[in-house]
Amino acid sequence: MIQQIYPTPTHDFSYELNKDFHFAAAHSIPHETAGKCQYVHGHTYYANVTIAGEDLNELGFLVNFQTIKKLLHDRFDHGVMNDDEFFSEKSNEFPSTEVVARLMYEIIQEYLDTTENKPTCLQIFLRETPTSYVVYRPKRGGKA
Ligand SMILES: Nc1nc2c(c(=O)[nH]1)N=C([C@H](O)[C@H](O)COP(=O)(O)OP(=O)(O)OP(=O)(O)O)CN2
Ligand SMILES: [Zn+2]
Repeated sequence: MIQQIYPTPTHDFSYELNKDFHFAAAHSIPHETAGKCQYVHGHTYYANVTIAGEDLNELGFLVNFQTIKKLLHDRFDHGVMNDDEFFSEKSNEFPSTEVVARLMYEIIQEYLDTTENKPTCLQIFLRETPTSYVVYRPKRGGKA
């Protein structure tokens, strides 16, 4: 939810940036034990992406806020999660909030790795309903 207080990852980086955005998408969890979630239904997802680093780029940005939104919003908004290339190619992965949060991290970090100042995505907060959300934090292998 935009303007809510998010859980904070601990880190020692000098800069931390957060980007909020929301998108509408449909999904299903196509497994017989998923109850009503096995049927296609929709959500307005609220996401918060946390990125940190030591170095800024030539614009004085850790990363452009607009790029973060574009990479994720353009991919998922008004789509069916199950039809996304990631889920189409992997029959053993379903678009749960947990897996979508991890996928969002992977999309963002892949982009950040191409930038000159190479910031790090520390956390994805993904709210699926007013009462349900997931926080994904990648393992950082002991880095700051
Ligand atoms: N660990 C997870 N559990 C569930 C997921 C999920 O992604 N990860 N997803 C669902 C459903 O997709 C559903 O959309 C959300 O479930 P729920 O929180 O039960 O939604 P409600 O609005 O019905 O919640 P109430 O608090 O009971 O109103 C289910 N589980
Ligand atoms: Zn759902």
